[in-house]
Amino acid sequence: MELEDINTVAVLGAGNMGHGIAEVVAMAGYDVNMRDIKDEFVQNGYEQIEWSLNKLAENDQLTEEEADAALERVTPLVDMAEACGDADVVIEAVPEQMEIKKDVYTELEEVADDDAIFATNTSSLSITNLAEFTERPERFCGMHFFNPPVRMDLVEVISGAESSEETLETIEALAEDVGKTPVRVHKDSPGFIVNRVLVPLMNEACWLVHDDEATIAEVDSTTKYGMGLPMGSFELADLTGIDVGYHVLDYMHEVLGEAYEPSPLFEQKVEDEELGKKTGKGFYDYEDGEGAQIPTDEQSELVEKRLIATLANESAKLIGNDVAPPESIDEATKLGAGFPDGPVKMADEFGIENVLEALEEAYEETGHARYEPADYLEERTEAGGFYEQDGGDEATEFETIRIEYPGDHVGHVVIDRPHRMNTISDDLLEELSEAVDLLEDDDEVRSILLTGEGEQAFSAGADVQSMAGSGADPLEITELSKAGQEAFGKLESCEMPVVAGIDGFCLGGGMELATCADLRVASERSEFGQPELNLGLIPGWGGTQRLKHIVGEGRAKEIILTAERFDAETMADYGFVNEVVDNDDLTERALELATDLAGGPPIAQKFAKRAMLAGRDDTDAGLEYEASAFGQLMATDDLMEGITAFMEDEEPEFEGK
Ligand SMILES: C/C=C/C(=O)SCCNC(=O)CCNC(=O)[C@H](O)C(C)(C)COP(=O)(O)OP(=O)(O)OC[C@H]1O[C@@H](n2cnc3c(N)ncnc32)[C@H](O)[C@@H]1OP(=O)(O)O
Repeated sequence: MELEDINTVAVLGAGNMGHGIAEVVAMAGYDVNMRDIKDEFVQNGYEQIEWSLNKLAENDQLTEEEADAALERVTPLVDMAEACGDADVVIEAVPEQMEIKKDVYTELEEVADDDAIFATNTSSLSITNLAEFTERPERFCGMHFFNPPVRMDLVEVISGAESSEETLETIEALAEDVGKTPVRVHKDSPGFIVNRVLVPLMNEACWLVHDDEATIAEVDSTTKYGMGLPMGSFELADLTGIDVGYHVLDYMHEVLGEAYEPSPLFEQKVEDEELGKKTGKGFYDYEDGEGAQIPTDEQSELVEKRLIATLANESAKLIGNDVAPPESIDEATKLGAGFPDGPVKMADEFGIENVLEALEEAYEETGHARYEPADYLEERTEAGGFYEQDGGDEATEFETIRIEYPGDHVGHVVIDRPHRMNTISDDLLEELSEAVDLLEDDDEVRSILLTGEGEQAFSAGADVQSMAGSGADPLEITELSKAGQEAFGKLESCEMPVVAGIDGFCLGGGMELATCADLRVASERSEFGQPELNLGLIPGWGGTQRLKHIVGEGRAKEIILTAERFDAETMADYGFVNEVVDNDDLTERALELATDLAGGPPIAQKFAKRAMLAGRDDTDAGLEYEASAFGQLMATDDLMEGITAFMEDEEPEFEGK
């Protein structure tokens, strides 16, 4: 079966994951039969979908018509034959118990079409074992969505022992068609990718505290502010449910052995039924205490070393056993767990030899199997890292941005941290600065287009988490401010025209960055603001100086001192946004503008920009520059070309000479 053959998708289970998956699939235009065992369960799921679609419409992520149409495509059902009889794909999301799943598949086999594909959303059970409950193991695979499906981009597509390539490709195509990013898990291995990395991380955090090597505060301070993960290891366990993590770990322990022995602290929490946020208490107390209050300044080198070693060792086992290659592990973990960098990349940055040393040291000290280095880790240590280290003379590789060349002399810089609202880290500042140099040196590029990946944000500003992680050292933060001022200044004084295409949030440092473009086009749904004062800060990447040149001092003060959010139309009235366009037209219009500017006379553009910048605070200097530039332009071929084309009523072709 191919993607084109899929019209109806049945989702079994209307719980949290089931109704979320049904919503996502219906939004993509498929007819969805959502089935559960009781009418009240399916009705409840249906109401949740309705609520969520309304929220998306309220936030302009869907039109009301699209939301209504998606809801209409969902049919809540209890009868298995009615739900699955004509389904091309059945996605099972029933409770994670083998017996329940076995009954469901037995009943399903009796009514489903012979050609239908079955996909399970299990996060912890074996795909191969589940496939055995059906008569179609080749048309069976894992399709693991993340919670909540409507927001999380990742879908792990897992091969069971007998899944056919055609089945896997069709399910990957379906995942893509419903707007998700599929990552292939080549072998059915406990925890697949994301849980396989995260659950041992939580377990290691528990071991460190149990063995009195660190406190919960130290572990979480290190995880969140030292390693820059989206939350502390204990905070994460509390949020996902300690029992859920424990259940996956227990299964890994059973299948993969002693390296996955749960820490007594982990076990104790489950026994005490202190399961995290959902029970009001876990590693933190959410009812009588203040919840997860994580200090920024209790980072520990030992904790960092052990946690990175754990992530690296798990990654090595996945790669070495052909479950997934490094790129897939990194991509899945970034999309599914919001890691700023994947664990393989983190290990390489930490130094794979340091990872090996940390594991060997801990193994010698404790003798515990979890520290036994994976063979593949040892192998790669000899090669110098997980990723190929050849360096060579390949094109510059960026991590936080990417450069595209859409043609017509446009260099398109995309801020590529959608999982973190395209927030700006110090790495991003460095890469942006490098990208501007690269594009300026490239004779083929004559204008720059700057956008943010995804529809949520151009950029939500500085990554406040990593900023807090610098231990609030005033000197370090001053350096960060200067680094941002310089990187953005480079864009501002860049010799070619720069267009910012703004879609979504454009806040704080994101707005300071957009301020440095020459022209700004924004989608209707975009929101702007300098919210720094709400954080007890001030704009630190040029905002107190540059914004006033665009909107005037009065408006700049209003924007900065109120710290409010402003819609795109208001920012157009204030003169910040040059053009507001329909949400769907943003990319095309921004590129069109960048292309038009790329067709302009490069030398005159450069001189015009320089003159305007030179005259900002000193009109006389600006006028002086203008006069001299005006004179120099007389000797350019571009001037001849411009005048000739004008006289002959043709389009000029400027060459920048
Ligand atoms: C020198 C420069 C200084 C600065 O730039 S200071 C920073 C200025 N920027 C801000 O203050 C914006 C802070 N962010 C927000 O106000 C909100 O967020 C938004 C309005 C952008 C979006 O709100 P919503 O749609 O409700 O989403 P959500 O759950 O708040 O955010 C989604 C995820 O994005 C992370 N995030 C957003 N902005 C930042 C940021 N600036 N630094 C670090 N993380 C950020 C959140 O924490 C969360 O993450 P999770 O999903 O893991 O909970």
